[in-house]
Formats: sequence, C-alpha cells, structure tokens
Amino acid sequence: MNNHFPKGTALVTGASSGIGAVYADRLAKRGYDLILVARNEQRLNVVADRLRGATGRQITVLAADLNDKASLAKVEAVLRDNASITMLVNNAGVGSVASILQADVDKMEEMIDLNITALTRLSYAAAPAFVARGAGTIVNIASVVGIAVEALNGVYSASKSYVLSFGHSLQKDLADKGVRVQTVMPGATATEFWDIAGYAPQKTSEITMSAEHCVDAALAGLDAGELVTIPGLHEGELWTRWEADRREISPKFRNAKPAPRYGIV
Ligand SMILES: NC(=O)C1=CN([C@@H]2O[C@H](COP(=O)(O)OP(=O)(O)OC[C@H]3O[C@@H](n4cnc5c(N)ncnc54)[C@H](OP(=O)(O)O)[C@@H]3O)[C@@H](O)[C@H]2O)C=CC1
Ligand SMILES: N[C@@H](C=O)C(=O)O
Repeated sequence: MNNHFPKGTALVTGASSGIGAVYADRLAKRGYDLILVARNEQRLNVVADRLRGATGRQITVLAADLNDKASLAKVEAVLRDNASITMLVNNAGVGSVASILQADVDKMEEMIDLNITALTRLSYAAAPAFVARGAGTIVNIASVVGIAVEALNGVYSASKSYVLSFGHSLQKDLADKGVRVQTVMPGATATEFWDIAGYAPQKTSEITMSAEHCVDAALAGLDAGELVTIPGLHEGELWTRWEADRREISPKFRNAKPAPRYGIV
C-alpha cells in the first residue's frame, strides 16, 4: 500500500474498541489521518496516542454519544465542514441476544437510534460533502444477521438488514458521483460487543473471528472493489447467486393485478 500519496482523513465511529479500533489502526497505517468518535474519551485517547506514535498520522479524538441528538449533530457538522475527510466508517453499534419477550423496548429504541438513525444521519452528512469534493468512501458495518435474521435479537438483526438495504440504495444513488459505498457483514467477532449483547462466551467460540482478521478482510474487499464484503463467507458464489436472485425478482413485483394463485378476478 502506498503511504506517500495523501489519503485524507477517515472518520471512524466506535473507534474506542473492537472492530472500530482495528479500522483506526489499519487506516492510519495506510496513510489516513483520523477522527476517532465514541463516547469514552479516555479509551479513544489510548488508541489515538498509540497510533500517533506508531504512524505519525494526525489523529483527532471526538468524544460523542451518537444517541444524543446534539452530539450527533456535531459529528454531522464535522463531516460536512472538514474538507479533508475522504472516508466515513459507520461502525458504532450495539447488539442484543434477548428475544422480544425478554428485551426492554427502551433499550431496543436506543439500539435503533445508534445502529440505524446515527448511521443514516452520518451518511446523509457525508454523501453530499463527498459528492461536492468529487470523491469519498462510506463503509457501513452491517452484520451477517442482517440476512441470518433469526440468529440474535430481532431488532438488532433488522437494524443490520437496514444497513444492508440502505447500502444498496446508497450505491445506486452515488455510484456515478465518485462516491464508493461498501457494506461489511461480519459474522461473530471477538469483541466487547458480546458482553454488551448478553452472551460473553461467544467471544471464545470456535466460529468467532478476530477483529483483526475481520477488518483486514473487509479492507481487502474494499481494495478489490466489492460492494458487499462478508469476511466469514467462504462460499463467495452463494452471495453472488443471492444478489443475482434479488436483482431478478426486483422488477417482477410490479403488477396491477394480483397473482393468479390468489384467485381474484
Ligand atoms: N462483534 C461481533 O460479533 C459483530 C459486530 N458487528 C458490528 O460491528 C460494529 C462494531 O462492534 P464491535 O467492535 O464488535 O463492538 P464493540 O463493543 O467493541 O465496539 C462498539 C463501539 O461503538 C461505540 N459506541 C457504542 N455506543 C455508542 C454511542 N451511543 N455513541 C458513540 N459510540 C458508541 C463503543 O464505544 P463507547 O462505548 O466508547 O461509546 C465502541 O467503540 C457494530 O456495528 C456491531 O453491530 C457486526 C457483526 C458481528
Ligand atoms: N454477526 C454477528 C453479530 O452481529 C453474529 O453473527 O453473531
């Protein structure tokens, strides 16, 4: 990777731990300056200090609770106004393993606010700014449970289905405007996500990937021009087929008359 060509600045949300902290590491090593966003300023500073020392990049810490409208607005303003920003990694997110019969609906709403609303608002702030700057990359972190929706909490899975769908739509809207959009779908990854989600043993399961492998595969997918990167899916042709089927069925929904199988004449 050429680290001498200026890459601009990447704004990474959820950079205080897990997948976001690894993105920060890898992007700094690729030559990006960074703006690191999360609530825990102390942890962000630990990441920032380490990366400044290791890479000499310019690293800014922006402590913000993305569930707080005023704080979210400040991050949106940075994306709009800081012309050096060339990449947004929408990574901050929380999950749950609780069923609808166990979960607290207020917690579910907070999850929607973070996983959907914040990601959407930050994308809406970045996209026109990137179009005006003639280039930019938006990386949205979804999850395989956006497809394997029965695996975890339903609101979490649905929030990640949203990220996948939103990404497809952003790709359509922005493809010819110089802005790249990549949706990343990690499977179970060894991070604090699982402590918060309520199933810590998943961190050490044999099917759980390291955050480093997850991010390195995601960046390899980005380099290869993938629109959707699924680090843990070995049978890549299954995704190709899934996408082909989705595109085949999409134009077939539009009919003024109900299908004959419903017997309505
Ligand atoms: N781990 C896994 O198995 C999988 C994770 N993912 C997704 O990966 C992404 C990253 O999660 P992961 O690294 O695993 O988990 P972590 O819990 O390690 O990281 C979550 C990050 O989000 C930040 N965050 C949480 N709430 C807020 C908030 N209200 N405002 C701002 N930042 C917030 C946290 O920082 P702080 O507490 O300092 O605010 C932290 O930096 C999430 O979107 C998750 O859904 C997808 C599939 C699998
Ligand atoms: N993708 C993980 C969570 O989001 C999982 O597969 O468990």
